[in-house]
Amino acid sequence: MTVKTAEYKKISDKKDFLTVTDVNSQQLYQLLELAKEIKQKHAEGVPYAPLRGKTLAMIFEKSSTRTRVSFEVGMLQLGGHALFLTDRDLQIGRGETISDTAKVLSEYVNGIMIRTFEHEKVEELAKEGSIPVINGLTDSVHPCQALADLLTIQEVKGELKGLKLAYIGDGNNVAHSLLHACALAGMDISVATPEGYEPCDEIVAETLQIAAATGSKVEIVTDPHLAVKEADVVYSDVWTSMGQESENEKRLNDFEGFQVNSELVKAAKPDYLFMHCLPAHREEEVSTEVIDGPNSVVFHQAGNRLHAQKAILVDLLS
Ligand SMILES: NCCC[C@H](N)C(=O)O
Ligand SMILES: NC(=O)OP(=O)(O)O
Repeated sequence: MTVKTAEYKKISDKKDFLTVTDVNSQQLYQLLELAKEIKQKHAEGVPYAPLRGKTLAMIFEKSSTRTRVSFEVGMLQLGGHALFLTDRDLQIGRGETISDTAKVLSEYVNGIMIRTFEHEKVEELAKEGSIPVINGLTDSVHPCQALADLLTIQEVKGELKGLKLAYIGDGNNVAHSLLHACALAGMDISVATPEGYEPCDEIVAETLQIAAATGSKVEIVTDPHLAVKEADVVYSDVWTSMGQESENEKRLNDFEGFQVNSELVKAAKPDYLFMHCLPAHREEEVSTEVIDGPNSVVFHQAGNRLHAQKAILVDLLS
């Protein structure tokens, strides 16, 4: 399944990458191969600049360290250029419509990466503009993260199919994209959340449909010990996502017992990987001992945002 960058053939048949399900299983594995190939080229210092002269507009309506820096550096390494824009800089912040913004940006740049609140906004931007739109996180999903996560698991474990990922915490954007990604990759996924914080029904239904074809087992439970049992990967994310800050105190109470710590991971396989999309709150969703311990791959995972996204950029913009 090697994708030779020299004789590049587009992988995705969509204009945009708004959710992991914008690609099918085969395309997902091809994107991972492409990411590895581009990563290897970069490590060896082989010049590779398929996006020379291309510009990516990056719109951020929420904070970011990894997404902002990895997309900007990724564009630069691929020979292109990125513009960092916030709603304070753009007229969107003063009421210009998404539709008009999409049409105007389509006149200037070759692609848009956006991080915002409502997923519908990203869909509208993609529908109204003529250029590719990449989702850098919405309240609903975080597809670039999940692609980088699969790349990391594949690099460390050598395979994806048949492995079990346990996600412990909030049934949020990261959980949603992991559900999609694991099902497409043929991995088993068990999500443990407190009652009332389950992943959304629509995403679970989509996941089950994909899983029926790929053979993944999908489990949504309220017992973290059950989810972690025999897991190859234990994953956590913050309990309070961006935009939910007013719920922080209630969430701290509601998520008691959902911390990934040395006691919980005893049920996982001895060579389990600990993953977290970061930023992390040590001693809340994860103990310091686990996130800074020998099974943690969180910085390798963060690094792979760059390589996974370069594959998406090459596929959609070149
Ligand atoms: N950096 C990724 C943050 C993910 C988190 N669920 C949030 O939406 O804030
Ligand atoms: N994981 C992630 O998306 O990080 P940032 O919020 O820093 O971009």
